[in-house]
Amino acid sequence: MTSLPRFFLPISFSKNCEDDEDSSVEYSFAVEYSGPPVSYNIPQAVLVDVDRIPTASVVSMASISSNLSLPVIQPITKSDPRRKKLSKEFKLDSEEAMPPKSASIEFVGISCKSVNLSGRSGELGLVDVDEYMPKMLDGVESSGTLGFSDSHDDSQELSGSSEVEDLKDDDKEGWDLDEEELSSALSSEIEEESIDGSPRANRASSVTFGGSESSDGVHEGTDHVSPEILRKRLEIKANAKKGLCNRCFKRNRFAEKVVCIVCSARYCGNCVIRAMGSMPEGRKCVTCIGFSIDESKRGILGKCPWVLRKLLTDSEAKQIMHFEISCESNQIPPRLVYVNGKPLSHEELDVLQTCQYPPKKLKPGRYWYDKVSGYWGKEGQKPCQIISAQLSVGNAIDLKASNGNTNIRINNREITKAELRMLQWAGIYCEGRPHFWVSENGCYQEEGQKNVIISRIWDKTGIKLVCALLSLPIPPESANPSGEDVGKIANGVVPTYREQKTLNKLLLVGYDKSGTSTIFKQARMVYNVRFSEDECQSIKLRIQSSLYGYLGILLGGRERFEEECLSEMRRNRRDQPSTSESSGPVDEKNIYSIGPKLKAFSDWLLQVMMSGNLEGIFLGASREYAPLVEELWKDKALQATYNRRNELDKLPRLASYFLDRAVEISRTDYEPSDMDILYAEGITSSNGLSCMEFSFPKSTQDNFMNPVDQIDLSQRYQLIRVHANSLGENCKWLEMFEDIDVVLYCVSLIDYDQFSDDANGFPTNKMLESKKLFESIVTHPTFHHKNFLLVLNKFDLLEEKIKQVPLTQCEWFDDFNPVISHNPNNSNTPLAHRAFYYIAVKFKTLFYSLTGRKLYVSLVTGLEPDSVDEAFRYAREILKWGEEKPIANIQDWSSGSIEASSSS
Ligand SMILES: Nc1nc2c(ncn2[C@@H]2O[C@H](COP(=O)(O)OP(=O)(O)OP(=O)(O)O)[C@@H](O)[C@H]2O)c(=O)[nH]1
Ligand SMILES: [Mg+2]
Repeated sequence: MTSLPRFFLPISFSKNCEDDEDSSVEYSFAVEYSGPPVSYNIPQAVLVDVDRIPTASVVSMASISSNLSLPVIQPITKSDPRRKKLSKEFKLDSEEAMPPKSASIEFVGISCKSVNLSGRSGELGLVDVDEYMPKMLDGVESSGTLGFSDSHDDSQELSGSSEVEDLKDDDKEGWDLDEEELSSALSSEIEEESIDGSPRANRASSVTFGGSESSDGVHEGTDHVSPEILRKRLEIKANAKKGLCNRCFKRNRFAEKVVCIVCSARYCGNCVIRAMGSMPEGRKCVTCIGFSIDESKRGILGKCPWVLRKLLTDSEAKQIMHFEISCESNQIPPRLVYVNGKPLSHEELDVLQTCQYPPKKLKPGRYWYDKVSGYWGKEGQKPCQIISAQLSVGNAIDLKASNGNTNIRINNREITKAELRMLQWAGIYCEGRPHFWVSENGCYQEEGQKNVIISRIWDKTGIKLVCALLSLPIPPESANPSGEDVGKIANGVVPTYREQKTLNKLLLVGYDKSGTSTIFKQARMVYNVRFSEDECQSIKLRIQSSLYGYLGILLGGRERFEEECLSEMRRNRRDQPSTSESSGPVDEKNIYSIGPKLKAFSDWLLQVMMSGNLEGIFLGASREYAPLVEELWKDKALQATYNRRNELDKLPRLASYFLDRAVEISRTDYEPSDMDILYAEGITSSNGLSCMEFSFPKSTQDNFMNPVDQIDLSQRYQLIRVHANSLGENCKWLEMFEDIDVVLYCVSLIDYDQFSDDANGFPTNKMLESKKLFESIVTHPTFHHKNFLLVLNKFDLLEEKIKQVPLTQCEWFDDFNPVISHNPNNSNTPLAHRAFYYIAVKFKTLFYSLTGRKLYVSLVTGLEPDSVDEAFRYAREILKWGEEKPIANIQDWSSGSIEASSSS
């Protein structure tokens, strides 16, 4: 007597048998067959020793530890020449993925109960799940175990996909279904058996060994996808490569196609309407309607492609996109969103999505949520957003939710290193492994220190900027980070993890007055990152107070010149005995003398300057002083002093740019131009940190680029400028910049003859100080293996200075001895260029001795936009090269033999 598994029989036969069956066989698949002989080969069923069956059980997703990656087995599909390939893939996948003896099988979205397969021995691995699935569902309900007939070893079971095909060819007569029947059987069956009783959500199903997750815990790709759709996607993938339309199979690589959001089929403009019909659920093939979307396409929901726009009227296109976003089957299946280890219910997902500050771009995946503070992140990762607090979703948070290893807790979660740095930067005392309670508004207190609310984290100066640098979120209500130099941080929230990955970070740092803020501001202008009104206002006040500073310096100079003049006059008088000596008091006035009113203002201004409180007094009070400034500036005494400005040490070179327009600038209605902003001292940040995001506009160079070298112009970059003083002792705050991609170290080329006081008050050469800082940064452990671009700045000033002051003024450059080359190409290399190359080689050699790697160098004049643009494009190139190239032959860099080029 042959024993046939019930689902091996044709559906009709199975149905006929149903009436006669004893209800007690409900959980058995094997029934005795006593009818007439059948015309096809019947699979042999042997009794299986249950104890020898490898342990296989339905594994609930929730029970799988988040970091356990279990292999996935793809279903074997029907015999079809095109599907042979698929079977082979299955074999490979399985061989790689198959655990040695036992495996758990999960039917996602389908519940089965005690499915004991008694198939021909050793043939279970050959089961076409695609085809079994509907029939299995026919006879089973609720969850159960799928047993293996294990008389073969695993390798045998899974070996030879051709065997699969053979068997399937043999057997197909009895239970073959064509693709459409299969699809409809599958969908109707699954609809009936959906896990939560709703026919909508659970059509998609898959067989996995224990279910798999992508590394970030997100269920994407092939998980939870029906075998039907999976198969379709594979076929489609092959066509897509060839640029074929999936309906007319005509090839046109360049014509835009409309992509099905379920199976990824692509249709050309001629076929799309026929293939997708009226699109009641958006861009889906007619046969895909009702199926869940491919999660990787969630980002394009509602974005109407150009082809559809062309084919449809505006309102039709809008309506279809509306359906696409809002129809039920395109919504995230709640069971695929885990919060604190618990899959969400429909209600919980609703709560999450409709709260005031919902997670952005929510996708299926595993997340953690701190209900008290609203911190939200992906399991095992630092927080990526602060959402509404106190939502009733998911389980209680786990201590290790974000995989922190700092021994410091916030609301019972061990925080990550980045968060610890943020707290430290905010000045929060973190010694002694404290546990903090942080409320949704950022108030924090240490556990055990009841009722002592220290302050709000978000009120700390510079905290938002620090969060931006560390890619940590800030509260949604403080979305506008005005007053801090965060350029364009969308909605005040740092971009999502996926976006952060593609954001290249550049750090700009240098010794005092090397020109970092000038380069930063220049970059903002070149890459069109506009200054906000607040920033302009702050720069305006800065320019005005600097102007008073410059005036003060002039007035100090005026006093000195007046004094000198008077002494001269007195000396002259003494030397020339005058007949008029007795004729009354001598007029002691000279060209540098001013009237009593201006003298009073001048004395007061100098006093304020001496007290070092210039900014405090003048910020915002320019209205009162504007008339006096005007009178003062027009006074001939000040003009005479201004003419001798070169003799005033402390007056910066660029002071005359503003002093020339002293009257205009001191007016209340003064609006700084871009040039004024560039020439102004500093940026706007009080803490030495500034940050902006930008991308490169297409340049003419890009047009000529080899397609292989084409650069993604949509790539975003983050430029962070930090003042050396903000790096702390031993540059300890450099730790904050661990995810920097390129460090731009800025050096002022004219520092070689300048001095500043070191920490002990001794004058030291500024170039040597800059070298010292360079060494500290380059050897800092955080920057181990980072790319460095040396920005040799103020070349315009070097050109002037080198003619008057030899480079050898700096002891580090004492062997600069440019030889006159006999090479006609080199003979005209200007001295400034030679000095630049020489300095570049000095730094390159130093860098190599410290790191064994190549230092990139760029020649810059910070006041020239093209020059700054070129340096940043060079940084982009360095990033693109990725892996470091072998060190260039640094010996090529001799001062006399280097060809002119701005970058090396
Ligand atoms: N002529 C000329 N002046 C420059 C150049 N780069 C910067 N400067 C000027 O040099 C001075 C210092 O430049 P900053 O950009 O303020 O330098 P910094 O690195 O921000 O210095 P800190 O104020 O210490 O932070 C400013 O007066 C700038 O205008 C340049 O390439 N050419
Ligand atoms: Mg500056």
